[in-house]
Amino acid sequence: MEKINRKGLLVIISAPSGAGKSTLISLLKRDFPKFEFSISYTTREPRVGEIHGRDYFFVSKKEFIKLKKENFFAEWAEVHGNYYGTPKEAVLKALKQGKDLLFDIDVQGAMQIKQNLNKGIFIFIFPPSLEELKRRLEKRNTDSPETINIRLANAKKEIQEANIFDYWIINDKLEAAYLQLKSIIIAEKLRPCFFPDLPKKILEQT
Ligand SMILES: Nc1nc2c(ncn2[C@@H]2O[C@H](COP(=O)(O)OP(=O)(O)O)[C@@H](O)[C@H]2O)c(=O)[nH]1
Ligand SMILES: Nc1ncnc2c1ncn2[C@@H]1O[C@H](COP(=O)(O)OP(=O)(O)O)[C@@H](O)[C@H]1O
Repeated sequence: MEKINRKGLLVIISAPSGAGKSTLISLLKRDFPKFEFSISYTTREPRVGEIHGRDYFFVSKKEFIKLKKENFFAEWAEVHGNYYGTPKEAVLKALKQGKDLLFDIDVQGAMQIKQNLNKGIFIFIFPPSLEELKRRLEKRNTDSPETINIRLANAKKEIQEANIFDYWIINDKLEAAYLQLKSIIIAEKLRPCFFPDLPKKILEQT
């Protein structure tokens, strides 16, 4: 059958810091290699092992504010004391090419995408408890105790914003959480709106 015209899926994943977004997204990238991942700009310092242009575009606060003034971002927010933003160009390009695009952004950013683009599927990942969240942040050992406290305080606020999301997953046992996430993606990709000319193609098929 000749190529079927399809639209791109925007998948927005948010969660409190330490809940397991990056872990779950790395599994999605493994199983859905055609997914594009929206690489954000941030003023946060790189963590050990993070690569500029792969994990984030790491920029100065001055550079970030300049980009913001140039209307460079599809959305941006101050999160845990650093700036983060999604480059508009990448979103428009993926939408135009019918590519699936994955976002790892905070609840403020998710709200902006929902309002500005009025499309996308919004998935919120809960930790099983704040106690477990603290344990995971400490075990991950990527942030100072002060930063962990800031992130834990923000987690309470972020959890209260979860109502704007379409799907909720509790990341307790990783395998179970990932199975739920994968099932959501597969089901959403089967929605008719992503294959508008399928009926015509089937009827033309000899
Ligand atoms: N609004 C917005 N939030 C972002 C963006 N990129 C990352 N974030 C969020 O910023 C928060 C902190 O991310 P990070 O510093 O990588 O820490 P992590 O949550 O522990 O992985 C997380 O909630 C991310 O989802 C972005 O482009 N826009
Ligand atoms: N279901 C889980 N059970 C136990 N530990 C987990 C689980 N999911 C993630 N982790 C661990 O918790 C820490 C935070 O996960 P991470 O994916 O970095 O979270 P986020 O990207 O939301 O900040 C990491 O050390 C990760 O290995």
